Amino acid sequence: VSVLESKAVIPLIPSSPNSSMAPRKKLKGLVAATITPMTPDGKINLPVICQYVDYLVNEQNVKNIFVNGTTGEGLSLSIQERKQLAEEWMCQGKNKLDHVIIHVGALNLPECQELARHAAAIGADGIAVIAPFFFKPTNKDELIAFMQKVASEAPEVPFYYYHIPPLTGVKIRVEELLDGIKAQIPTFQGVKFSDTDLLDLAQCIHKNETGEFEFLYGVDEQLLGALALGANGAVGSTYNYLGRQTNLMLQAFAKPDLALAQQYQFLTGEFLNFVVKLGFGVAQTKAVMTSVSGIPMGPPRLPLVAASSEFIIKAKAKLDSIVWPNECCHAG
Ligand SMILES: CC(=O)N[C@H](C=O)[C@@H](O)[C@H](O)[C@H](O)CO
Ligand SMILES: CC(=O)C(=O)O
Repeated sequence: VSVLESKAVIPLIPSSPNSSMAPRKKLKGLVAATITPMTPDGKINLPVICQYVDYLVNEQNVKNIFVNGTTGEGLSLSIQERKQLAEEWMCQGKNKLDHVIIHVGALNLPECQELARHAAAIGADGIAVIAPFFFKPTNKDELIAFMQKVASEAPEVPFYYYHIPPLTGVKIRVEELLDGIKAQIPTFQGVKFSDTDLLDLAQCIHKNETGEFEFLYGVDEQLLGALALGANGAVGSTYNYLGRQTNLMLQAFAKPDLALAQQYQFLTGEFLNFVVKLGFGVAQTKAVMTSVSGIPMGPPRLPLVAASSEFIIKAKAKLDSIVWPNECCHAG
């Protein structure tokens, strides 16, 4: 676990790209924001996670996960449930997954810290924190101070800020937040950027000349736009069931075959555009994943309510109707 042995000296050397830190394995490719499987009576369903890992790796070619985030209903789970889930994902993902990032954000600092210590103890490859969203930080200093208190509980674990202003209401621009952040949070590794403000994203990447930070984009329907600006990767809910196609988009972009990459983005977008009009959230993601993978994700937890059967039928039909590039010959 401890590839970052020399970490303790880093606080004194702000933003030193060539620090004595041992090279850490680089996060590559898509990151699935995991769903939390639940039983029909609303308890977390741990035994399903084993087949879920195999499905992501073998069927979707996705080897990184982001646990207990938005899609995982992390903020609707008890601390004990979050720990059990983190442990199960780490355990089942062993030797199969490349990166397991655990979201440890909560409304109160002691719980975030407890979860950060727990994530470190079980060997997580990264931790992430959303901005607290009841009493909100009003400026970058307050937000950094909060995150610093969490990150320092896991001093060897790469730390990501999870920027999701549509849900937290915390709109502090990331480009501003980055200034000097490494001096205060030595483990700062990057941002899971779940906002449509591509100007802010672009300025983050522009400032990240040395490439010391990673920017993982989190609005799946416009990932290609973020890639064009230099995003390093993506974290999202749709990579649970559209991971294979999105991987092909990444490949086409890297080639570069922009026209092919656009085709993939247009088609994943056609599906999302369709379901967004029907009402699309985590409850619907659970239902879509259940119908695509055959793995029972179960109902969401209140205040979310299960998707209607009408939604499930329509969403499935839409997905089945999409003809992906180079897949035409398999039809029928
Ligand atoms: C609000 C939300 O859940 N955002 C997810 C990640 O940040 C995305 O993966 C979306 O689910 C996806 O872009 C579909 O809208
Ligand atoms: C979508 C995402 O990244 C999350 O569920 O946290």
